[in-house]
Amino acid sequence: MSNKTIAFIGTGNMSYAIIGGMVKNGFDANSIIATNRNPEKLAKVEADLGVNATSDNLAAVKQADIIVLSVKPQMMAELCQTFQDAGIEMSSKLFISVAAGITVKRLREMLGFDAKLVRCMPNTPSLLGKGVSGLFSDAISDEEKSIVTDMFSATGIALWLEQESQINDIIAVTGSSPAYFFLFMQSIAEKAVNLGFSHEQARLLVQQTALGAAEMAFANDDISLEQLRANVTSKGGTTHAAVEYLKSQNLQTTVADAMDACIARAEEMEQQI
Ligand SMILES: NC(=O)C1=CN([C@@H]2O[C@H](COP(=O)(O)OP(=O)(O)OC[C@H]3O[C@@H](n4cnc5c(N)ncnc54)[C@H](O)[C@@H]3O)[C@@H](O)[C@H]2O)C=CC1
Ligand SMILES: O=C(O)[C@@H]1CCC=N1
Repeated sequence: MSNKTIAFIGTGNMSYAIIGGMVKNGFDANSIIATNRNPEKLAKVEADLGVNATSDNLAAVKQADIIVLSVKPQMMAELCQTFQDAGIEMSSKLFISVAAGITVKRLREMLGFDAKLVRCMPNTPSLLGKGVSGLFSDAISDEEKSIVTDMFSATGIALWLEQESQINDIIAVTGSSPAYFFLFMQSIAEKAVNLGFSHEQARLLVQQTALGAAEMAFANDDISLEQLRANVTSKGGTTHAAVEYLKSQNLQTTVADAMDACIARAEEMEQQI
């Protein structure tokens, strides 16, 4: 592990998950600073994860070697301006932005100099070490790349991308997609309640089945997803009836269209922010 000091600026849902994954997988909590302007969130991150928590962004940035920018995209410009206004020497620091919809070029404009910068697109299962992080940089050293790889490998799979535009693609594939799975699970659970199961039972049944299906895919990664689905589907049976209905409602096209909407929104944000 690196001996760098890492500051997370704006530690909300996403950075909490990244820090949690890092700390559980061997990163020293003492080398991590988490900031938030919300005292309750700060207290939680400190109590749960044992990192140094502060509301003082500028002190954190001054102290850190690596700065993870993790406020909402719409708040990024205002945040970066405060670093500039404080006249902090930032040229030797490595910045990592997890924000959707802000390009490297725009982030450098916000920071006001030609910063060493990585764009990262993580997802919230990082907290359990089961995340995926897409990474892109146009200019960092091999040593810095290796440190960033270590950070995000501690939270799951770290995948370096060749083109910046692939960050928008991976938002659709992994950054936003936990929400698609949760929506699917929610739909099954709501119907289960409708059928007479209690809320607790419905939740338990759906999460166990989702976990089982994901673990089946992992345990049989030589078998196509289509085949795994076919293995549940008896000819003329019940699953067949359900799957044929989903297909008749264009589930696959709907999912593809949803992912296109996700990418289009990221591109639109790149124009607006
Ligand atoms: N939530 C997710 O699944 C993912 C989020 N992202 C990106 O992560 C970033 C953060 O998203 P979330 O964690 O979901 O949002 P969030 O709202 O949970 O976290 C942002 C936190 O920043 C704090 N904050 C805002 N301005 C601040 C300031 N000036 N100084 C200190 N703290 C400040 C807020 O109090 C908030 O707790 C976004 O840019 C988003 O695009 C990327 C991938 C996945
Ligand atoms: O919804 C968003 O914009 C962020 C980026 C990926 C997941 N959450």
